Amino acid sequence: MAGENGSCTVLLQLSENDPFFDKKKQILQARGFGIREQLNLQYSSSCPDSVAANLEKLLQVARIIHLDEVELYFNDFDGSRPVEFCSTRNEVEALNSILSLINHTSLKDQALRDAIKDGITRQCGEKSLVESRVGRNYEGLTKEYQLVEWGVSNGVKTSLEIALIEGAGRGAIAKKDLGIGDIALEIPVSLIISEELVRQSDMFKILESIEGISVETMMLLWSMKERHDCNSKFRVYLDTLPKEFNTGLSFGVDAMMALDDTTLFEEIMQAKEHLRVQYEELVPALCNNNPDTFPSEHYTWENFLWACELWYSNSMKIMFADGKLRTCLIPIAGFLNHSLYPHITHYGKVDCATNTLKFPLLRPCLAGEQCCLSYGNLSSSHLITFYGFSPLGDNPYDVIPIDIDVGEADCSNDSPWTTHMVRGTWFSKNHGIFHYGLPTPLLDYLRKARDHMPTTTATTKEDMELEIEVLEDLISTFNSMMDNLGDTNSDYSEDYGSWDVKLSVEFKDGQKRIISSILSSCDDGIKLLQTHLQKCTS
Ligand SMILES: C[S@@+](CC[C@H](N)C(=O)[O-])C[C@H]1O[C@@H](n2cnc3c(N)ncnc32)[C@H](O)[C@@H]1O
Repeated sequence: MAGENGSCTVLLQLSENDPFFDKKKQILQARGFGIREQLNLQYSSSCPDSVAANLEKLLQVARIIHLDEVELYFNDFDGSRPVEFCSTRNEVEALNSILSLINHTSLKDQALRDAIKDGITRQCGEKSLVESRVGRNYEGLTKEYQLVEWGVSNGVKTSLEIALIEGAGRGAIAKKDLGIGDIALEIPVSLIISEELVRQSDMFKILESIEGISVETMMLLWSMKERHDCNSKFRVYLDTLPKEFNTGLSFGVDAMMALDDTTLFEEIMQAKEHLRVQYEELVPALCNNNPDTFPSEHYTWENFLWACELWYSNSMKIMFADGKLRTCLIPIAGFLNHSLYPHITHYGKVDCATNTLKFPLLRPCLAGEQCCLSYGNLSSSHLITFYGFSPLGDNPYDVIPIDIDVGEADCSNDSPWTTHMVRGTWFSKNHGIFHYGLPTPLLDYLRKARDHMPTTTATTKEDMELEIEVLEDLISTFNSMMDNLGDTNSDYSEDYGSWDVKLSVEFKDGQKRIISSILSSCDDGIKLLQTHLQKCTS
């Protein structure tokens, strides 16, 4: 909305559908903001102070609105202190949301826009280096080029080209410098593989009569047959799909043994068991009763697993013009790899005006740089199980869920957290007394179990002694977790050549690194408390 003297108002709003609505509302209110915050922006006329003031005001609210579960759990938002930088993801999302709001106003404040864009570029500048190890090789990508040509002749617009990326198979790199807001890729809805195709196929009549079958399972069964159909409309796309996917669901015995006593072992076992049961209950009977539509040679367990891996690792959830969310395969977009510092995160909604799916950039991507998506805020264990890789860099979503037994004690408190978790304490900014780099909801839960809630202002001798007990309990829990993970992975060193054992060993090393950071933080915390205790007593 435009105002006098080039000023304007923008509206920042916390959605009522936000899964953390109450928590975020509380954080906003503690800082004097409402869930609908209308902010008046003065035209800054390039005055740096005024630009910074406008931006800070907007960022305060936008950061809170864009917090995710892990950020809410691991950051302290106590008191009325302004919310500072929480994570690169949060900062880039917040800045982009502000830019998009301002772009919808008539505010002619280029200085403010430039400051936002600079902020985004600064956030991601050093992070891009993590990705810069990518090697490029343009040979042997004939099928991929044919797919892009087919796409372009059917309405795809792209500023990306397909290349081989070291350690990640194929990926997409920018053909030219792309800026914030540029559309890297645009795919017409007619090229998206969605449930419409199974509905139009002859197998639909049979499948819809099966009680409780989901459209996702129907799509999976459709893709198992379509893969072998020479006349498929999507032949050029199907020809680019790997023969093997190499996700956690295909881990061999050695890799599973290397994972013993990790959460990933459980995750893979459960996922595979679930799929096996689903296959046995559904597929053999389907083939026996309808051999023409479901030829048994296409519907083996191996082919079923291949289709599951295809859909888990390559599908995207898309909101169509009718407002329905559908799980889809998207030719060409399926070449985009995942990054912890993605260029693209908002790609899930069909643009009704063009009937296309657009992939706009949140941050710049220079010519020749790999352009990455976010597959979601996923832990390495999820990424290994369903995608078959562990991302480069420190993953803030690598959390270890913990189930701490505090006996009979009543730990119910006002905390919105019913489950607890830890992650590498190197992510924490607060290693001081009462924090120790550990998550406050977990510490509070353990304190509550001891009927102890210290305040940061009163640090009595009893407070300190109970804090030491809490940290000692954590040390005992994490020491046994560390012991269970074993000493060394040298047993597997000869097997490092195999992709799955390598992933297992890397995962286990990552878990040990997290646990060891927690143990050191607890040790440091105890030392800190003992020093304070000595001061108290003397
Ligand atoms: C949607 S596909 C992306 C294209 C894929 N690289 C290919 O060659 O077909 C997802 C798969 O790409 C690989 N991938 C994606 N992001 C990756 C990353 N950051 N590091 C390593 N592999 C990655 C994994 O194999 C994953 O299952």
